[in-house]
Amino acid sequence: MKRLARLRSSLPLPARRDGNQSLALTATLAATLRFNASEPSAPKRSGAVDLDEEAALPSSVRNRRPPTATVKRGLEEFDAYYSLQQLCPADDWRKSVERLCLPLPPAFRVKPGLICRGEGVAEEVQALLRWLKDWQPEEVGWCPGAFRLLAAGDIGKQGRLLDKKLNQILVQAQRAGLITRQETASMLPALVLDVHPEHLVLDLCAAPGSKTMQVLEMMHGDLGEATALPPRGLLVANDLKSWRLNRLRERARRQPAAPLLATCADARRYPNLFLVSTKEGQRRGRLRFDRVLCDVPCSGDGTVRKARGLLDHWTPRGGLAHHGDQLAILCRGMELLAPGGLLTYSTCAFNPVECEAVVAAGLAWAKGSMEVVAVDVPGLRLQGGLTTWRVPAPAPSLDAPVGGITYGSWEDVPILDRSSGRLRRTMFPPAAYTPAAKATAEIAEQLKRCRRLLPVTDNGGGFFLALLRRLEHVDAPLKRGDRVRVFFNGLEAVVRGPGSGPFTGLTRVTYESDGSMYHVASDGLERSIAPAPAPALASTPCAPATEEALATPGDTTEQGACSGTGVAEAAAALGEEDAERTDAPKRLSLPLLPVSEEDWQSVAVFFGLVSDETKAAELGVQAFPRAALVYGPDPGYDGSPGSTPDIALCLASEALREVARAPAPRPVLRPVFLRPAPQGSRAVVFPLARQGLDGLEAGLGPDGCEWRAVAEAAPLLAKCCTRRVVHTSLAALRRLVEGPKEVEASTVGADPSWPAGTVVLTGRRGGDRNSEGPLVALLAFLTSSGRVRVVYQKGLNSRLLVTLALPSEALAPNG
Ligand SMILES: C[S@@+](CC[C@H](N)C(=O)[O-])C[C@H]1O[C@@H](n2cnc3c(N)ncnc32)[C@H](O)[C@@H]1O
Repeated sequence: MKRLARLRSSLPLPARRDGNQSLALTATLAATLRFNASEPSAPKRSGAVDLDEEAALPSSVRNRRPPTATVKRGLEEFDAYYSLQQLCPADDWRKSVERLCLPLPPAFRVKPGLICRGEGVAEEVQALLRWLKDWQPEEVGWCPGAFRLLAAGDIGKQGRLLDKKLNQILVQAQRAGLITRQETASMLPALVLDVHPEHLVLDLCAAPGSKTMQVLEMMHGDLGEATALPPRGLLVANDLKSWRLNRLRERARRQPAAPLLATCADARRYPNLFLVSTKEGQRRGRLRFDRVLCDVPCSGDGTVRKARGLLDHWTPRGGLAHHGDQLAILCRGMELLAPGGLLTYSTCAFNPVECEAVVAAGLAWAKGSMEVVAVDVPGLRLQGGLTTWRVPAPAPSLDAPVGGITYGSWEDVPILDRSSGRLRRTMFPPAAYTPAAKATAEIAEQLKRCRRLLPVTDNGGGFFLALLRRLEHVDAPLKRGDRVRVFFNGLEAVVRGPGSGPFTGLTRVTYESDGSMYHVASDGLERSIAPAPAPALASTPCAPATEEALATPGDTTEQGACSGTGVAEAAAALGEEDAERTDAPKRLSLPLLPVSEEDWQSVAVFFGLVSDETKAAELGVQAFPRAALVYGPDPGYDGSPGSTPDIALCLASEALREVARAPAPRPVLRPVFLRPAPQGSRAVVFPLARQGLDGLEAGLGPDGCEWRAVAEAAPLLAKCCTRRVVHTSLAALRRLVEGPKEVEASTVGADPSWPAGTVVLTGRRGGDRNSEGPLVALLAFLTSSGRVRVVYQKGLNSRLLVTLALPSEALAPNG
């Protein structure tokens, strides 16, 4: 210790914002001791070798590491390492650590349609909050419609609530579509992205889908409840892991999802998506997104309140392994962003190596084409980003102080650690890879605009967020595959790579017109952001968008049939090839096929749907978005051998209908109507919703129409149908869901003389069909003997749905 004290007085240690942090100081000094020893002028530390010497050593010696049995882990290590990083004033950090040891209060957002502007939340939500009062619900001031439960008790190892009753209420309320459970910190990225219904949005690491669902709600916005129209934009939810993506798809079934497309690909090299359109003047070619979310995989030490036990094994080195992937994902996200577009980079980790270091390296890579936007969330105190930080040594050491050995710059790293392959220059503050002092200072300035959320300020978890904007007129360096315009002749070309040999310093391009190749000076090229001409697409939209599209890594999608109409043609066009592939039914046919006139007439006549707005207004209903109706896949169909998929008609947004190619697209669309496939038929290739249709599967007779409406479509049909809608009171609906399974049609006001088949039952508070109260809509089946039976959504307690919508005096918790 004496030696440390002497060194302390002689070394230029970084100025600390706090006074006394002995653990951190110990670590700093010990680290300084170590890297000083590696400086060229200093005598070589015992065991330290230079690169040449090291290469000569046998690999058994080169790779030797101290035994891990003695490695320090846990809270003390965590506290010391982050005290050293000075993420915030010492007092805030101390309080944050205290909070991190407490269980995380569960939080949820209520559906946007249930937040009444200026009047708090709708009555259903007030009823839910009264049910939850024992668990002390508290409004999260900075996020509209968000609540957390302060007295929810402890959390199990898997992050599950141990209070079973509370768990059950939250699960049911979520299934009923009233709320979405989400950690408060995780609500930040979507909140600051300012998503609009017409935006093209890409969520690169989306599963299990908390932020995707939030964005989806924002895209549907008020539209979702107030009108039947789906939003125009596109939301691509991607994840590397197919099983995690399934959880996202399951969640998406609880809400309108017209713009949602799930894809399964590596975000580090996410392939270009292509749009196709047969109509003149519409978007075509390679797709750039208005909004991109990079919620990257990380060490996750900001979630220790939920992931109980994570701290027991915590070491400072947890973040090192993620840095490379995080940077690659951020760079790909920036490439896919349209000029003027916004991107969020977020982690639920505290470690600067996974946070500021990645943003700094991303900014350097983008060469001035991106800027960090300072985020201000009214009502929430966020910590500014760091400009300097320390990087942990890649391997544990027996003599390391608490908090581990850390380095402040690349120069400080001993050769042995440099050659370990686990440290990269980009993990360090930007001076390690941008020697120009001006560039370093500019990046540091931008890093201050990053934001860190600490448990002390929000009673949630730890979170890091950077909001980046792609500058309108500045572009990243040209790369292979980029489209460019050649200045001197104005022709479009594609970049093939840097020139070599006598052409070193030039850029090799291929002209689109004739495929000829030339070398051009880089300053004679302009990045082409105009949509790519796609002559082949206009005439035969099912052809590959470009040669490049075919070569896209990871893209194994078959081209769907685009000509012809109707299910049979589509089935025939998809043909033998799909039938031979075992996973074929899980794939989505792109572009999605519009519903044929014959099938549209079939549902329109039976339910009295009109697509013309004027006519609909005359009839007092909303126009049905017929143009958005496509043959879609079944999110629940598992493609098991021997089972025959059914056919579904689903709503798809305009932009989703234009997507021509995507990597391994998964079905997410929610069916509105379905038609069971004839048993034993091979003609039908479109899978369809089987789950969620308990009532239908229970053996109800066929509709007068060959298509059946699905239970989840009840709210949409209630707005658009001119036939087969019964307006009744909430009390009558409640009697129906609580009472006997079947009742006389007249008891709910249905006409028993109607042909058998689906009817839509609606109720508003007070029983007045024109009142302003929220509408509850349920699907029921009218039998030929004049009785009515409710068709339930799978997993949804309709009783809860109706009960929540009832006036407060009628409410009684029933678990
Ligand atoms: C922090 S989680 C995302 C959480 C999600 N955004 C949410 O809000 O529910 C990170 C996700 O990245 C995925 N992932 C990991 N490596 C990936 C890669 N190379 N490409 C795409 N996704 C990846 C993981 O499977 C994981 O689901």
